[in-house]
Amino acid sequence: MATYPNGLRGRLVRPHEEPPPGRHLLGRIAFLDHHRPPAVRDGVADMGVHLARDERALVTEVWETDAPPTSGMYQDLVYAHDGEYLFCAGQIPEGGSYREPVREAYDAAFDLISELGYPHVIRIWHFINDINRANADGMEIYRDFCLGRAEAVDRRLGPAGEMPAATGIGSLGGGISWYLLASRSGRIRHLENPLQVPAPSYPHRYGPRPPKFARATSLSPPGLDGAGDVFVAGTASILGHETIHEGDVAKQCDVTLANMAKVLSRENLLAHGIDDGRTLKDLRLVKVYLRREEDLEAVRSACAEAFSDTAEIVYFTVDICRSDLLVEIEGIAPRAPA
Ligand SMILES: C=C(O[C@@H]1C=C(C(=O)O)C=C[C@H]1O)C(=O)O
Repeated sequence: MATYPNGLRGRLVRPHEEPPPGRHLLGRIAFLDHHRPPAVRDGVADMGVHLARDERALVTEVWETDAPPTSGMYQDLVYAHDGEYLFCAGQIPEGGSYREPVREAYDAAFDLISELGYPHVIRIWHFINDINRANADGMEIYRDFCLGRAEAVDRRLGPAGEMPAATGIGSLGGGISWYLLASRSGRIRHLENPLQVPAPSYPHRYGPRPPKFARATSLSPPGLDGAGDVFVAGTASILGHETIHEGDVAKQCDVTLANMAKVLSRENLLAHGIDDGRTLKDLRLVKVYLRREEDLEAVRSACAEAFSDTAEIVYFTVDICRSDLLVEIEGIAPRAPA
């Protein structure tokens, strides 16, 4: 039995793979060639995200913990919690405008988090169909989404409210699918990247309200001064607030990897008061998103060189939040086992 419940771990598995003995499934996200609404399935909080173009790309992300979870539905959200961690997932149906439904979905999640008592949000993922297309009012869907999210966050946390590492990426259908992880007692610290303007401070040219997320979030057990598990947000070829190397996927990849390395670096962790440091070789559960299928080999070879041989890496061909971005990467650098 683990003494501190830092037994949260994400893994990529084949569909229907069971957790190892003594471990329990807190949540399951299946990346499919269609979407599947959030529900409790076979006792597990489950959702399917339309991210795979064909059967070869099917993969399932599971979140396992040490304690048996309780699962259920709250409004349209499916959730499960084990006393230390909460997993929650929802889908917003396709529609002409997302501002209001995103606000409502975030409201429901904030309510659930406070009712169940998991105040520290660790990580959020959003998969947004037609992310670069215009909504019914002519606003880009990503901007429309950011507007609803910013309003919900302002209302709950105030304008300076801090949000965790996130991903806001395209999908192939199903409106907006999203999920989050939160903790009860773990220590959460949100990290920025000195090479990038914090996303909540992006200028107005990127939309009426900025994206609210941190570049990374660290989760440590109480009493541990080090970084714990570091969840790195979806990262792209952005320096300052500007996209760099438009049209050149190899160079975009380099800048993306350099951004991730910078966030994880000892220098950056120390600047955030954390006596620790990580490198790209520590990253696990790496998800790579590329806009154009034809860039796969170039991106794959850059990633093979940058990441550890033992890292799980998956590739999805989807649109990215800015139409000039060709690649985006995220990952998790877990703390060394005690
Ligand atoms: C790539 C960027 O943003 C993307 C959008 C996010 C969001 O809106 O939640 C989070 C990370 C990335 O997936 C960026 O702005 O650097």
